[in-house]
Amino acid sequence: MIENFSFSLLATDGKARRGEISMPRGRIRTPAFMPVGTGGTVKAMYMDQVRGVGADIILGNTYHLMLRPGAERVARLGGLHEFARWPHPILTDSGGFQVMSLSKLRKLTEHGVTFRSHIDGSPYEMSPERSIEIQGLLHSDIQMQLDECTALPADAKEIERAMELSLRWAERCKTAFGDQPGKAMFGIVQGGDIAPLRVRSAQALSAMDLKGYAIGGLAVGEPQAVMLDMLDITCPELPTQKPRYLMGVGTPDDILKSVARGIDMFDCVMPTRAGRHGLAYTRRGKINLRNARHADDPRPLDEESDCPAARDYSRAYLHHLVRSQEALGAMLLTWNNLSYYQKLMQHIRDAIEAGQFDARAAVITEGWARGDL
Ligand SMILES: Nc1nc(=O)c2cc3nc(NCCN4CCCCC4)[nH]c3cc2[nH]1
Repeated sequence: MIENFSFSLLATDGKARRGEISMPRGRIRTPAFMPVGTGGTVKAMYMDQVRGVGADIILGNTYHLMLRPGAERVARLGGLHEFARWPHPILTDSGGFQVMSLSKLRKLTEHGVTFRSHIDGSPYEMSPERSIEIQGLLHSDIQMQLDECTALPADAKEIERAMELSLRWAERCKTAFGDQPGKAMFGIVQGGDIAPLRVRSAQALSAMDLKGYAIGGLAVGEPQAVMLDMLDITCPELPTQKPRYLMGVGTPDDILKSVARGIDMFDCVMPTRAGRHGLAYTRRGKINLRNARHADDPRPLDEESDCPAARDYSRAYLHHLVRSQEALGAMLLTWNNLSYYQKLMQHIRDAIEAGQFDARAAVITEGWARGDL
């Protein structure tokens, strides 16, 4: 029985890291991709399938779950793992990002943020303390600090104000979280696209000796090059022996390039959302199954895959399901996409262990360039 939260670095290849997080509910192989389970479900998937494609951990959202079905209700029903029948680790986002991107009439002060639900307009308040309380009620294993993510582009003063507020909120979240050996609370580095602010945020959070560090305020519309530059600036300021989580990222190409800069954990709605919109991720790049060119194509998405959704169904059938808006279309494409993302992560982990990350990353990228054969 694993009592505490621990992170071990098993191998490195340049700045790329192969590690493992051990927690009471299980181990997380890094670099890791976390399927997004916003409302306590990974949309269009059974949790057994999510496990079956190789996910070690999923992401839940404080904002969505506090609005519906309510954090106290989930706690009364045994916590999110019991509620959603996912017994493995869960990381929850703290709600700040979702409040600012989804809710209405929000007002942000030093104390926290007040807002109205995007579902029914009812009023809520979220402070650093309440966010940690909600994540505790959900029985979350890895809890994120409440922060303020600045949308880019923004002026330097605004980015600095939000970064400094987030540091004060990190202290309050650390105090509220207290000492929970089998769980972790991660700080979130802010600072927009301004290098000195990123350094200041990372150094101040490192001094708080937290169990892990997220890099936030990115994947908010900035070019990939800007995001990658911020990783080059931020990662060296974070402790080597702690996990680094890049929030909301990303495409397969984003993930390869971010692993190469020292990132250990990822989450993104891309594979699940794309699946519901008829898009399939494959070793040969993305395929839009809505396109009429697939109407008579008897080939599966990838005959070499061990995922039934990729191996056993013709593109013609998938095209038919997508065009007919059949639920099975979203189910099969989501299954395929999550399987592809987890296989990508396994290739990445193997490549780092073999000391061949750069060479194998290049082969993967060439595969996408080769296009859909
Ligand atoms: N607490 C918190 N802080 C952040 O700075 C943050 C920054 C983030 N940046 C993203 N980007 C999501 C990009 N996503 C790409 C696929 C389509 C939908 C949007 N998600 C984020 C979540 C975040 N959560």
